[in-house]
Amino acid sequence: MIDVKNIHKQFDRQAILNGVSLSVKKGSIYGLLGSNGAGKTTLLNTISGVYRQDKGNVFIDQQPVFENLEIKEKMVFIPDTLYFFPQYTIDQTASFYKNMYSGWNEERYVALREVFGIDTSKKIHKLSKGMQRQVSFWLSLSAMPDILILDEPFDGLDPVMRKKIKNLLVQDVAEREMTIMISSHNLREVEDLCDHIGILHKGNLLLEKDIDDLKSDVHKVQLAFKHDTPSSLFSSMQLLYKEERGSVTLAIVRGDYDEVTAHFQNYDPVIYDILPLTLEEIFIYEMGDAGYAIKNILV
Ligand SMILES: Nc1ncnc2c1ncn2[C@@H]1O[C@H](COP(=O)(O)OP(=O)(O)OP(=O)(O)O)[C@@H](O)[C@H]1O
Repeated sequence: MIDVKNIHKQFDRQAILNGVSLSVKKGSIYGLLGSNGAGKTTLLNTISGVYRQDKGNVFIDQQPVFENLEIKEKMVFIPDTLYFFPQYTIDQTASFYKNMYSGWNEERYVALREVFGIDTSKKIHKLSKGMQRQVSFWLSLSAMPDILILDEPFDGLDPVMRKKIKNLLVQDVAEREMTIMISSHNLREVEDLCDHIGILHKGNLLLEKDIDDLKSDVHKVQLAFKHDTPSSLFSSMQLLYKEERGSVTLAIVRGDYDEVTAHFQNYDPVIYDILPLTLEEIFIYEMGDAGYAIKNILV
């Protein structure tokens, strides 16, 4: 659905994006992670056709995005800094959206009043920052976009509202295969939502992964033996990390769950546990040296 091919973008002769390529499948939720200044906003602006790339291509449904009205009608971008027309009420802004987006669903707009509970005759610029964010989701979801691009979308929302909005997003993905791209500098904030994660660092995509694959492929094991730890214990394993805690060895290995278990059981350990790994740990250990670079992004 979204195909980004070798995008380059400069500002003031400084390279901000250095050949970024990624793809997002229809009906999936892609989390774009990166520290401050990594280029996330620039990339999202380019994907949504606000910026024109210097080099490379952005395709949505095989069509170039820039100045493509047909595509833009199917896509909503909620930027990190919101903009609303001064003096407009929620209802007046909804009328504007209605004219802009052919998929506008009035019933949904009315139904979502229950969720957000904000008086629609209120002028948006007089609402609190968090309430303005709620309005941006309210209007965007009522426009029934095929693609929703979200730049740091949960800033300023309280935990209850975050949860409600995440539920609405997941519902749209499940029911009508909406595709979402969401940027954040905090993995924990988006890990329950995304099925794919990409990490952007200094204008380069360091890695792109399917979350289920990641979780099923990397394991933290705790082992102890009656006598010395066998020297060949990890020789045929993809070992990502190892630590000795007294007589207990803690290791992070990559491989199929059953094969990993069978391998270690062969050595007849007195203690053998497979412990849950957080996504954050997986990223750090998977990335090896680059893990240090992304550590700050993830915490
Ligand atoms: N319009 C612009 N003109 C000049 N430089 C810009 C412009 N927009 C972004 N930049 C520069 O591009 C770099 C990347 O900025 P960008 O906003 O894309 O990063 P980000 O990953 O979204 O960061 P943050 O998490 O802080 O929002 C920064 O160095 C920024 O100063």
